[in-house]
Amino acid sequence: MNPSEFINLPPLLSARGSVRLPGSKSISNRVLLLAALSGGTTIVRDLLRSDDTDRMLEGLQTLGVTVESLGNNAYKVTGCGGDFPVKNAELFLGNAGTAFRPLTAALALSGGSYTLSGVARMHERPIGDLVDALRGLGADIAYLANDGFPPLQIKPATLSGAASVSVRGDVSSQFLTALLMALPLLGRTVTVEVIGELISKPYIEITLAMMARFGIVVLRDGWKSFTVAAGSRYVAPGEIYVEGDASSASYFLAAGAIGGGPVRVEGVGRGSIQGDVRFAGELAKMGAQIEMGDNWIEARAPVNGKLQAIDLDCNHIPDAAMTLAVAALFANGTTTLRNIASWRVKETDRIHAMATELRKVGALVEEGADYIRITGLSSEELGVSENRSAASILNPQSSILNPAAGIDTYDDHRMAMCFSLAAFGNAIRINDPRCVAKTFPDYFTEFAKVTQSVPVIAIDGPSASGKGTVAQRVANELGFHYLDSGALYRLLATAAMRDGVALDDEVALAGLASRMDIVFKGEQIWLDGAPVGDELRGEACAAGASKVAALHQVRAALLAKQRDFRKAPGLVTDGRDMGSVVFPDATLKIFLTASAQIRAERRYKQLKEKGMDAKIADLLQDIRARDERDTQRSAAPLQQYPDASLLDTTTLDVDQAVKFVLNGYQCKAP
Ligand SMILES: Nc1ncnc2c1ncn2[C@@H]1O[C@H](COP(=O)(O)OP(=O)(O)O)[C@@H](O)[C@H]1O
Ligand SMILES: Nc1ccn([C@H]2C[C@H](O)[C@@H](COP(=O)(O)OP(=O)(O)O)O2)c(=O)n1
Repeated sequence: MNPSEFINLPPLLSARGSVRLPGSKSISNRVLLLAALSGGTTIVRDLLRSDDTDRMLEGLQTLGVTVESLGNNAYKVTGCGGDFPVKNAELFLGNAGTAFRPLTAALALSGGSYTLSGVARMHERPIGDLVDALRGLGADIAYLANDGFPPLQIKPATLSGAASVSVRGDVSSQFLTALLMALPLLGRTVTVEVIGELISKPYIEITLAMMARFGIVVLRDGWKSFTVAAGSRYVAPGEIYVEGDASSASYFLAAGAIGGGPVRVEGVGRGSIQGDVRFAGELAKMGAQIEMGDNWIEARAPVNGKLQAIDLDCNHIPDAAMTLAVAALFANGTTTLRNIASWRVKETDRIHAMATELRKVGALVEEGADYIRITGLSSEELGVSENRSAASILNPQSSILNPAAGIDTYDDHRMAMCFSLAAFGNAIRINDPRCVAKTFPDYFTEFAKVTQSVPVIAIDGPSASGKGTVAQRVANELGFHYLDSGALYRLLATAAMRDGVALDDEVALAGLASRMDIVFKGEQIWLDGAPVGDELRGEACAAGASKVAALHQVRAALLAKQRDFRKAPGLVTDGRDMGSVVFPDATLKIFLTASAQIRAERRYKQLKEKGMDAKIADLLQDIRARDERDTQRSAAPLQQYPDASLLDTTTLDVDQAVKFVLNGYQCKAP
């Protein structure tokens, strides 16, 4: 993992489309182990390829199980009937709980010498209750570091004849899963008694369903006790399909609910054995419109467009509940998610991580031992003004306003995937996005396919070509926001002259650029609390702007300020590098130009109309000098990029130019 990496997500406007889900992690790792414990061969189709399943595959191969890739996520596993060929091995299982716990149980009952270890976080995740239960069956397991935690040493043991064994159910349901899957190796009747309330029950349902597919029926007394009868043997089912991952579905369904939809996920549906499909029902309680088929689920925004807060016991959807926490940002009112103590012993302490990062985007969050309470960012409730997000009002230290920070993901795939949804509020940076490889390596690519970012029309070109005039008219026609990026450089030049900062003092100018408080109110611009007059449009100011604009640090300091203008429903912006540097993903890029002579004439007319003094010859000279400086500088030079459409207005009037841009946008609009 490389925490210095990040992904910048643009602000999102809507979500629409469909996604084929990767295979379920829980099912994939169970199927692999059960296929290995069976006699005969199993063809596993639609297996998830991810860090966690790779750890299980490597583990099984180390133990001598033959696993053959058939391509297209299909594998042929030749089982060993519970007797692993390799009797001495060291297994490294990363942070894969779904590999670590079940392999611990299976190996403890299989008569070999093994060490099992993982990443540092795996060594902080409790396993004592499982080890105690296995010791109750006579297994020889030692802790190699701290009592109750991996790494573990397993030795061959004389197993006891105990008819029953107890295991705690209130820390992790994986302990019970691991025991149940290993018990058939004993070949005699054993009952597991569950102590304490069993959490995450749906995962036990998956375990029982998978064991049934491999020929073992577990007798049960509700959620209290489970019996594996003597003579139970795993039998390879021949061929088995892994369902899509229902937890992964939650991000796309939430995107549909927040971003309008419909968003359809394919690979899970009414027929699913995964508890997390019930996430869809909980999203419906927040107002989302849900439709379901046997193998698909579709989500749309509520009829009135606005999600409502809920108060929910999340025991049945522990993983997908994290998605509700981020969806709560966009709901009216305060959402409470209860009975989530297990979050604290997952990939990270998820309650704490979730609270910390939700606060960064401006939410009000209360965190308890086993609950989290989130108040959303509804802009209506907060009376948020056009160019200030709810996040910036609630928390001026928001990382979103500070591009050097961003959302931390704690090496937790679900944190990274959940927080992609926060981009429906604002542009967002997600640190270490590759942690999604644990369960969904292509997550961000798939997410981008079904989400549409806030559109940007970027108009770049030389001075007095008519960019500002055309951009404002287009913005009015479309009801979009407008950013005159040149004004920021002009404002910086004004502030520098006001404060006596030299126009080539890069460091001081960059500092000034970050401190400037700029407010656009219609035609009027305010700088540090005072209105700026016509001097901003004068050629002296423009020449100063052109000088400061050549400085790399100045441009970097103004980057985030410009990107902050990208707000729903869209932005039209003009300048020199709008389509190349500031909004490289702009929906439409225009390079607007005209001959230097015509531009000088236009500028002359414009200044005269403002009652300002000017001479065409001087203006032409200025324009040529500025063209030279803007095109020759090393920092974001003015040039027509290959993906920009050329609009030469030398012989066009304003209406014709506006029409050209609007037509171009109609062709490209999402
Ligand atoms: N075809 C045209 N397109 C845009 N502006 C034009 C056109 N013809 C004349 N103009 C005028 O040119 C002047 C300069 O335009 P402006 O938008 O300030 O340019 P820029 O932002 O590129 O410096 C404005 O007064 C505008 O009305
Ligand atoms: N995105 C931008 C916008 C303007 N600049 C620079 C280039 C210009 O010389 C100055 C002033 O820009 P502005 O667009 O206001 O100037 P014109 O109206 O085109 O004359 O700032 C830039 O470098 N990058």
